[in-house]
This record gives sequence, structure tokens and C-alpha cells, in this order.
Amino acid sequence: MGLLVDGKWYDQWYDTESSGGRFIRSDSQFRNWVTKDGSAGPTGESGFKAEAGRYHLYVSLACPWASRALIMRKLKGLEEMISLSVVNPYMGENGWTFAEDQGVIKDPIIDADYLYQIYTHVDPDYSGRVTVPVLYDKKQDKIVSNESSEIMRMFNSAFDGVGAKAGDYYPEELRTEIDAINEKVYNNVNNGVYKAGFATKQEVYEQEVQNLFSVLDELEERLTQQPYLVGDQLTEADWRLFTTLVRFDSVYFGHFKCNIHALTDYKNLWRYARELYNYPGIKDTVDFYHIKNHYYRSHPTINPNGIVPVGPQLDWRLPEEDRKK
Ligand SMILES: N[C@@H](CCC(=O)N[C@@H](CS)C(=O)NCC(=O)O)C(=O)O
Repeated sequence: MGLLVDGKWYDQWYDTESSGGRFIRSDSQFRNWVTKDGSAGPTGESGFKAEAGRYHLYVSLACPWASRALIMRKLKGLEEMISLSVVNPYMGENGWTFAEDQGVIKDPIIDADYLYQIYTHVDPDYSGRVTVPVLYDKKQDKIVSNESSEIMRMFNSAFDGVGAKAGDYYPEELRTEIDAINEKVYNNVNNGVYKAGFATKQEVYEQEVQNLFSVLDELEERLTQQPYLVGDQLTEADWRLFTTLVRFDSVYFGHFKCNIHALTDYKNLWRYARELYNYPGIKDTVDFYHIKNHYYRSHPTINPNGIVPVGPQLDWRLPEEDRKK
């Protein structure tokens, strides 16, 4: 794993030394928005109009952030409209690569070997982390965005006039509630597992893992009252939680030591996670080979020998009698 400094790649692990053993995620730098008419979005420049065939999405099937974008692309039926590349699950000294493996989809734009070449292609002096997802504008040869939460929002509505499927996962009247739950889930669950897993001090790890499980307990309780995080309707808040839940027992429980409980110990959350997994189209976006091989092989500081565990054996099917709460 590494990063770019003035367009040059350096192989370097996260620095937790200067932050008291804490993992601090850096902010994404490309923050433009695809909009219906090409006007500027909440951040960034104008000039990215929603058009079929114009944009390309780079993802890792292992990555929970990239998976959010992939899920929204699926839900909104944008597969034909927005082309896709998938990186190799192993993220080593060159970061994400397009080396051949099952499920890898090569880069059609510059036939890059490494994802960082996409970043330097649009900005030869780029400094920062090279992350997925990346939404790329083939018309202007620019990166639109490398921030998954914003790519999700664009996919949710920007392409509605050019043939996207119906469905609004961020409805106006629920936004305040969605934003509030997203904030809590992001800090304690989505990023919480990373904060626990990458902590390099015992007390930091313990605190992060406690925060994570206290929020999972809260969510478990919430799901006794209502089927989804924000009431009766599926929203982006559910899909954002889902990408962490689906990786939980296979990776975060063991690799990131988030092991106070397994997801399968939570009656409601486990049922809910399976319901979302079995939602039309969603399981096509989940690849346990990429998920397990990425995490267990790419983090030598926490799993130096790179052994990928065989289990756990999980049954993601949801029997008919469990479908209704
Ligand atoms: N805030 C970003 C985070 C994306 C992110 O951190 N992706 C990880 C993969 S799960 C990555 O590419 N990491 C490479 C690195 O940090 O060098 C987003 O939500 O899009």
C-alpha cells in the first residue's frame, strides 16, 4: 500500500505514530458531481452532465466504499450506461492493480497496470491516497469524484432523465433522518471496523471496538421497531450499513478483531443483512473471494503471513418464513 506525492508513487503504510495509535482516514480530493444539466453540484466544478456512456467506474469488489457505489449503480439500472473496471483484490506495494485474477476487469481508458496511473493521468502532480471508487469522465478525461458517499447520491438521481430505473434512496422528506443515521453508522460501524482493526495501541482498539458494538446493539434494537434504518422504506442508509455487515463475519470479526459478537449472533441485524443480500441484483455485487483475499493478504502489519482463512461458512439465504419480521 502506498500513496502519490507530486505524482510519484511511494510504498508506505498508514502512519498511526503521529496520531497516538489511531487510524485517521484522509478526505477524498475529487469532489465534482454529475448532475442532470451539467451544473455544479454541492461541491466541485460544473461540466459533468449525466449522459449514457460517458462515465466509467473503478471499483474493488473487496472495498465497502466502492461497493456502495456499485450497489447504487445496480439499483438504478445504470450498468449499461456507466462502464466498469474491477481491480485485483491484492493491494500490495503498487497499491491497487489490474493484474489478472478472477473477476478483474481491466482498464479500458489507458490500459493502466496500476490504479495510481489513472490519478496521474488526470493530474500528473497528484499527492494523496489512491482509493476506490473512482468515477471517471471519458469525455473530458477527468476524475469526477473519488468519494463514494457522493457517487451514490449522483447515481441516485442524476441519471433519472436518461433512463435510470425509478427509485429514490435519498428522498427529500427523510434526508435529516438519513443524514443523522449515516453519521453514526459511518463513524462507528463503516469506519469503526477500520479504526478498531488498524489501531496500534491496545486502549485505542478497545475503545473503538466498544463504540462499534454499542452502535450495533443500538441498531439491533432499532430493527425490532421497524424493518429498515429509516422506517418502512429502504434508503441509502441501509445500503451503507449493508456493505459493512456483509463483510463482518468473513473479515472484520477475525482480521480486524471485531469479535465481541458475530453478525450471526444478532437476530435482527443478521436477518436484515440477509434480506438486503437477497434483494434483486445485490448478491451480484458481493464477491467473498475478493473480500477475503483483499483484507487478509493486503495488510501485512496485521496479518504478516497473508494466510486467508477458509471459514466461516455462512448461509446467506433467507428462508421464506424469515422474510417477514
Ligand atoms: N472516503 C473514501 C474512502 C475510500 C477508501 O478508503 N477506499 C479504500 C479501499 S476499501 C482504498 O482504496 N484504500 C487505498 C489506500 O488507502 O491507499 C470513499 O468513501 O470513497
